[in-house]
Amino acid sequence: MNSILKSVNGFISSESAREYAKKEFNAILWIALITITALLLDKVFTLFRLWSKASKIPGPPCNSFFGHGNLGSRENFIDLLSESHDKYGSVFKLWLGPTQLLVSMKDPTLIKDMLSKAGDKLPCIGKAFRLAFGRSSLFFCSYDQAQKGRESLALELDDKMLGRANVIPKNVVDCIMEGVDASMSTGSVDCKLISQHMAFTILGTTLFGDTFLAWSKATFYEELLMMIAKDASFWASYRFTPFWKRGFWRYQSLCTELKCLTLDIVQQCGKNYKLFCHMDQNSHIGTAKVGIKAASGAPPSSGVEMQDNFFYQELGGDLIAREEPCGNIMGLMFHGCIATTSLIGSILERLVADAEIQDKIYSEIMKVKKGSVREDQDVEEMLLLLATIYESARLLPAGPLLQRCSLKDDLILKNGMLIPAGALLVVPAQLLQMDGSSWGSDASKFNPYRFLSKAGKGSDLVQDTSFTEEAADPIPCSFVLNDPNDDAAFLPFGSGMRTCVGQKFVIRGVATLFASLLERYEVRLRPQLGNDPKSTTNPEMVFVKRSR
Ligand code: HEM
Repeated sequence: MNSILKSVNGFISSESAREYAKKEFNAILWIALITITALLLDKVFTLFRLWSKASKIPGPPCNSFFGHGNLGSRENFIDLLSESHDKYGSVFKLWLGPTQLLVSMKDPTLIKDMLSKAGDKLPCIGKAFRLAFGRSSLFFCSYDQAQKGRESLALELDDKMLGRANVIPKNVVDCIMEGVDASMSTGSVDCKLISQHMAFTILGTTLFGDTFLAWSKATFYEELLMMIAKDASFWASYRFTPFWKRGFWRYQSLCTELKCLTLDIVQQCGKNYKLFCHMDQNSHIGTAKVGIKAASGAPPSSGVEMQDNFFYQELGGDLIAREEPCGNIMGLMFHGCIATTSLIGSILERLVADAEIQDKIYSEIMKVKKGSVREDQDVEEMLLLLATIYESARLLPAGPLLQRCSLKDDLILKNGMLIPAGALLVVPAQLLQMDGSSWGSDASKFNPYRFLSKAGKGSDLVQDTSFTEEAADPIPCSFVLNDPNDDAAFLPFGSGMRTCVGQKFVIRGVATLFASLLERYEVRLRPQLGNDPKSTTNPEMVFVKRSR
């Protein structure tokens, strides 16, 4: 009897337990259904909100839910932007997908306004850096996360390095010149290779000190960095990281090798801290101590200033744990080398094409040298040289497009136009810097004099013709160099919240390098290729030693 009662009770309790479980399961299903519906509704609502906000921005009609479809290759894309600007005005939109809105701008004043308000980059932009070098604070897409790293680096480059007598120490310039001599033993130099080597040496010695010059693996590091640079945007262009592709793993092993080499040079800096001190000839004590710390493993006797030192944080590996050790340094070597190579190459090409300007710059260098008691190059006085650097940067910006985004908030431009949060904002810098309405009828010509004006008359630009007979006195004292950043259409280094942190440093550094180069050599096209550098995309050059 007892056992019957027990089994009845058991049956009832298992029946109610099952009933209870069923109810629980149904409740969970309902909650899941409601959550998914809410999420979907939110997505649909966001989509409609984006469409309604974007509807006021002009642009070609879009017949597909999936956007304007295939936008073609990079060159075609720039042509497409140019044509669309002609048709729809200085701001227009394109749909890259149902939720991917691209807004292109060509009006310099609106661009300046936008660049000073939109501080973020699209997440996919930082992907190339992240895939290659791991997380790094400098190249984060969110401005809030990148801000501290930017400020720290700017302090290091602008306040400390520019404060030194030589932005690029004399021994580094001498080492580069030895490289030029060695290359010339083969008869001529390849413009791209020599520019790359110069850029690499400038950046390497800036980040790692003199140790870099004696580092046996420097050549391999340069080759590796360039191999990574060639493929970086290809692998970053995949929406989902292509773990299934063998090529991707080959690329990853190159990146790992680069990381090992970076750690190796950092250790060498530690061992050779005395050499590393060259970065500290005046007030730059922080970096020297980094070397000591890296060598001994013990924290340097620091002040508050030390804790904020960019190189200290980076080399000491004290950045937030989520970041790759040396991620910032590898990112800087990558960006700095590619952009500086392009600038040096552009200057060399302009100089071989315009022998007259080259001669005038030479006269200017000699004139400044004669009047100066300083041993180093007094590049601040070499106005034509600096103007040539700006003009070369204008004619060949490092990238054809500047990209920005405001991830959280909508953006309201000066003209009242609203750009929805998350839209990809692009500035076709190459088009803007060649635009006749900003640069005049000779916009596509090389004319460094456009950056010079008569003192006291800001708008009274110098015309090169007024100097043709005065090779001995290329730029009279009454002329001043205009600040190119005053011109909203000058964007080789970007502008506003995410402007290039290395701009001042690189201009001074490249000027120092060219002052020494042109003082010793005359740069000419290799004779058999004729006198037209446009005849080849990468001209062979000869560096002819000047007789002094
Ligand atoms: C000729 C050489 C260079 C050119 C043409 C160049 C150009 C640029 C441009 C166009 C940007 C994006 C700016 C924007 O979105 O508004 C940028 C960003 C940056 N540049 Fe350069 N750059 C050069 C060299 C350097 C060097 C030598 C350094 C440092 C050693 C450097 C550090 C940076 C950093 C850290 C950023 C990222 C800023 C950010 O995303 O917040 N650059 N550069």
